[in-house]
Amino acid sequence: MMNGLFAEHVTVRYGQRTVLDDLTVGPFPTGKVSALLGPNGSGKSTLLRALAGLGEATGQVMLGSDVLSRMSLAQRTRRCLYLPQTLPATVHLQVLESLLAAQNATGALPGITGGDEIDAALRMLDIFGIADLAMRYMDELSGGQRQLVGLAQALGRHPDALLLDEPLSALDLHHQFAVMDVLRRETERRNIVTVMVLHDLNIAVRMTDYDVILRDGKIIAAGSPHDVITPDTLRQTYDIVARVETCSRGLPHIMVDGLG
Ligand SMILES: Nc1ncnc2c1ncn2[C@@H]1O[C@H](COP(=O)(O)OP(=O)(O)OP(=O)(O)O)[C@@H](O)[C@H]1O
Repeated sequence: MMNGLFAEHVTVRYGQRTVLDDLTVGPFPTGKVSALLGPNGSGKSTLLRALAGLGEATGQVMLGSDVLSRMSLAQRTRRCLYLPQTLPATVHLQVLESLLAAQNATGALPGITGGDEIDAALRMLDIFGIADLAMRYMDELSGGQRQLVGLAQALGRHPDALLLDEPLSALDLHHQFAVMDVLRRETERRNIVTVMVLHDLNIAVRMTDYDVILRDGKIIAAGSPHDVITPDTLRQTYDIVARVETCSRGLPHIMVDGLG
């Protein structure tokens, strides 16, 4: 049915400044995890927000054959869930309640009723390894714990596309890998589109399937990590001299030799 998320002729201006100029990107494939890469200020968050329908953007965004950019924001948000870089100010709500509130905001989910909602929320916390936080208060959690709860809330709303802005930024090494594992597994199992803004190129090269590198609002490369993350594109985008080596287990690894 669906063959990915893509955007055509997207233009975003902040005042007089054009940050994205007639950009066409995608499709970000279904069942796969994609990454938006690029230096600070290159337009990653702006593009992610434009895909989500937030802010003033012109152009067309499609999810399969559905034109998201013609839907109301409420309809669109239901299909396409955006998780911002900084989570909203925390409220004095227990973690489990916050998940239930997020689920309710989405409306009834197919096959989930009454007590099942609580089971579903607990299962989601369990998936992210934070079942023990269920009764804790949101405003008493650490930054990383809040980020994990945010991800559990997002997945718990069963969107068709998940748009995540730096979802690993507050997480320790263990949780970065654990979250990538969960996102890969759930994205494939549900056959949804997941697009995330990432800074860690080693995570991108190892654990994403489709990457887009931006610089100054332009696409430098798009495709599989193997094709996109190369010494040449890294020099062009980040002004660094870097190699893509293969580690003793045969996995790709980026070595930075210095500034370009
Ligand atoms: N609300 C805003 N008003 C004006 N300019 C903005 C606004 N948000 C972003 N910009 C500008 O747009 C450009 C792209 O910003 P964006 O946040 O999309 O970059 P990014 O690639 O996500 O950066 P980072 O990696 O630092 O988060 C930057 O030059 C930034 O200064």
